[in-house]
Amino acid sequence: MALLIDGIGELTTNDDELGRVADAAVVVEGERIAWVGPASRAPAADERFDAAGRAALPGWVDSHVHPVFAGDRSAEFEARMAGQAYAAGGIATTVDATRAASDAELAATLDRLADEALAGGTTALEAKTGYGLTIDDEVRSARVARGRAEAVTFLGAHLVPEGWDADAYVEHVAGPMLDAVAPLVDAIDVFCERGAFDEAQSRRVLEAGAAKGLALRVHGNQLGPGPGVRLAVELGARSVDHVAFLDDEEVAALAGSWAAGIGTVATVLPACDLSTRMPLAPARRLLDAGAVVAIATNCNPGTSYTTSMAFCVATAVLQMGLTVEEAVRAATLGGAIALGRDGEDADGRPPLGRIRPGARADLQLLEAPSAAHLAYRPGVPLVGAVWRRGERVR
Ligand SMILES: N=CN[C@@H](CCC(=O)O)C(=O)O
Ligand SMILES: [Zn+2]
Repeated sequence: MALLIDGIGELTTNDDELGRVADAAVVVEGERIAWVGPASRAPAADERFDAAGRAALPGWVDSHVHPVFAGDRSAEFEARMAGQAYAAGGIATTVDATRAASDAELAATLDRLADEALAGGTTALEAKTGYGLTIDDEVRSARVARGRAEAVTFLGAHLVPEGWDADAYVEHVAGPMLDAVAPLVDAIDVFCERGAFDEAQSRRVLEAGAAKGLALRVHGNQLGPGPGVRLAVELGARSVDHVAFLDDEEVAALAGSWAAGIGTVATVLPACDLSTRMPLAPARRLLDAGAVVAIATNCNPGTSYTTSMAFCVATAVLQMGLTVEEAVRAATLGGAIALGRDGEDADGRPPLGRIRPGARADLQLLEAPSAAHLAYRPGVPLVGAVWRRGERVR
């Protein structure tokens, strides 16, 4: 069964050869894109959807999400907006609530957030553990995440839980906790920051994860300068996320990491920067230097309680100095690269983040003639239709 979507006024493909196509059409067969080009040359199909001049682009790939949690931290947010600084310790509030919640409650929250994200055009979502911080609670967080997320990341090293010595906890995370969680996850992450884990502790956790064959991610340089970016590049992490405080050498190291092929994506989290009243990450500087940038929501109850990639894209354009095309690319293909899903993977899963033959048929149609409206009309819900794996889901 082939579906022809034609009458697309402006199609963003993220494909270097196809580029942006005006008056475009896309043919979808099963879960993949079968054909892309000018509508006038589109092949026949079994079904037809008329986009009526609207803009289409790949579904958002949200590569940094903490959706497995319980509880609410709106009081902490309100206090912050009244002048209190954000501190890593707030994570403990969510850890208590998460441990007390049932698996069904955690799954219901994840479903609610993933549905909300999908309605906003997000067709692939990463999910981190990290609010359990015991072997049992991290294992069940990973199980819940697997039910819904595209990729699952183990974040046992999110915070040293109460009652633990920091180094002893690091050994626990890198040892028995990792042994239990590794079969359920794709990647390992660490919060490398003052108040969380230092360089040596972060290195220990990441090297243990790498030895299990997991991809590496780092929360780095969020609240101030620190070793996170350097460590991520040195260890060949897929991404280092937050990157708000960067010196020129760190920017150059991120850009240089791509010289040998696969490098470390700099993932910026604009909604988090705003929600914590921190400086916006220097996405413009990163792109100018030649780094690969992703934009993600960092949806979590502490620092960034939004699933809206459109909000993040609008902020990246209006306040971080990206062009619309750069921001859209970072929020789609950038996320796919950060997840290691920009090409066909070892399990034969189709690539994400591009609209071209062979890619997974994840598309969003805007109630607007061009993607520029994402920033031109900030805050307006523009998503008119969404296809995921070739299926209309909105
Ligand atoms: N920075 C560390 N972890 C989360 C915050 C989690 C929380 O405050 O609950 C983040 O990415 O911002
Ligand atoms: Zn995070």
